[in-house]
Formats: sequence, C-alpha cells, structure tokens
Amino acid sequence: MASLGVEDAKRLAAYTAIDTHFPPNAKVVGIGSGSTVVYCVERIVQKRAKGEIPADTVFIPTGFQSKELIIHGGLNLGAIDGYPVLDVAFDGADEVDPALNCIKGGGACLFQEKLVAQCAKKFIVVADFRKNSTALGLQWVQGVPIEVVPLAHARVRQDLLQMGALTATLRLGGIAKAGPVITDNCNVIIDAHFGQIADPVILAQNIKMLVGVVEVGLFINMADAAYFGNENGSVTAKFSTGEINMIE
Ligand SMILES: O=C(CO)[C@H](O)[C@H](O)COP(=O)(O)O
Repeated sequence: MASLGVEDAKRLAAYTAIDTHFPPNAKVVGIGSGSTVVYCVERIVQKRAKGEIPADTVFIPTGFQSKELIIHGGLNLGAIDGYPVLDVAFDGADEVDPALNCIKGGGACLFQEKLVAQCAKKFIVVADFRKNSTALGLQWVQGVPIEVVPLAHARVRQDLLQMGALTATLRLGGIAKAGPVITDNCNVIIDAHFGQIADPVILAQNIKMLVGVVEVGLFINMADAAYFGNENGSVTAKFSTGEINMIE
C-alpha cells in the first residue's frame, strides 16, 4: 500500500480535481493561493501543452503568488475586475468541515480568494488529508485569519476577545520583516482562535460586522467540492450535496 507524504498528497488532490472539474471549453478560471494550488497550475500547464485546455482560457489570480504562477506557467493572465464571472475556481484550504465550510487565509490571501470564489460558478477546494476535519477550529489552531485595516487592529483584537476568541494575534512577518505581515491589499491579518467553532455561519457574520474588518477567512457554503489527497494514495472527494467518493 502506498504511503504518501504531504506534498505527494497535495499533488494527487490537485491533479484529480483539475482532471475532474476543468471544463473543456473554459473561458475564465480562478487560481487560488498556497502550496497545493501550485500543483493545480502544474497540471493545467501539462494539459494545455497536450491541447486539452483551450489556448485562450484566461486565468484570474487571488494574489501576488498566484499571479506569478500564472505568468510563469505561460497562461493568459486576467484580473477579477475585468472578469466578474468565472467558470470555475480552484483553491487550497487550511481546514474543511463536513459541510465544506472552510478556514482559509493561512497565506494571507483570503480577501481576493473569497472574491474570486464568489465570482466562480464552481468553487473546488484541493488539500491534503490534514485539512479534512470534523469541525472547524479543531485542526487549524492558529486561528481564523481576518483581514483588517491597519488602523483598526488594536480595537478589532479587543472586540474578538470580547466575542470569545481564546487568542487574537496580529500576524507578524517573523525574521523576514520587522512588524506585521501586510496583505496584497495593504492590510494586516489577525488570527483569532475560537477553539472548536460551533456555528461558523454566525461567527463569520459577527466578525464581519466589526468596524475595520475587510474580510473573514471563514468560507461558508461556498465550496461545491473538496478533494483530499490521502496517505494511502486514494483521494477523498466530498461534495456540497453530501455525497462522498473514495477514488482509489
Ligand atoms: O488560504 C490560503 C492562502 O491564503 C491557502 O489556500 C491555504 O492556506 C492553504 O494553503 P496550502 O495549500 O499551502 O496548505
């Protein structure tokens, strides 16, 4: 029996999702952010070279990293303000619950990721087995990423703690940058851990109401399908309909 490492599991999920959900006549396709999406682009480039993907398909990034992936893959780059309707978008996730609600924003790209997902007729999540969870907040304990206007960070952190967050931390750049991570939209990120999230819908609404919050890394009822690469070489495909397929 195969025993895949995390990177191979990511690649397996990404390739399976692209092979299954990339429309043969796709006009506009969204590309998410993170390390798993790299394998989506890898697969798209392979298929395009074989003529299985139209040469004129336009690809919409969700931030700096995916823009670079699209350019370096030799794909046609578009922008979301020029293409507000997408055939499909592929993106990673930090944690996915059985209803396919997701925590996203581990790479600080959640605002553009949510905008692109919202514009897509289909939103497909790709991830490794670690992200397949029974409830949000159980496995991704760094906290829900929240994009905040810099001037509001102190107040929003206070508000989150009052709302019941166990921690609400301004994300710092570490050794790469003195001070906070600055998003592609020139904002900061607060990671707020609430423990196991009982009701992600209400939590997302309440956080979004706070003055200074641009977007919340809780993606509620957005994903149509999620593909998880497993250690044994299979892929678990979960759908918003509740259907689950094991692809061996
Ligand atoms: O939301 C994201 C970036 O903001 C990523 O999609 C998420 O963090 C998953 O990343 P990876 O594929 O590297 O595990």
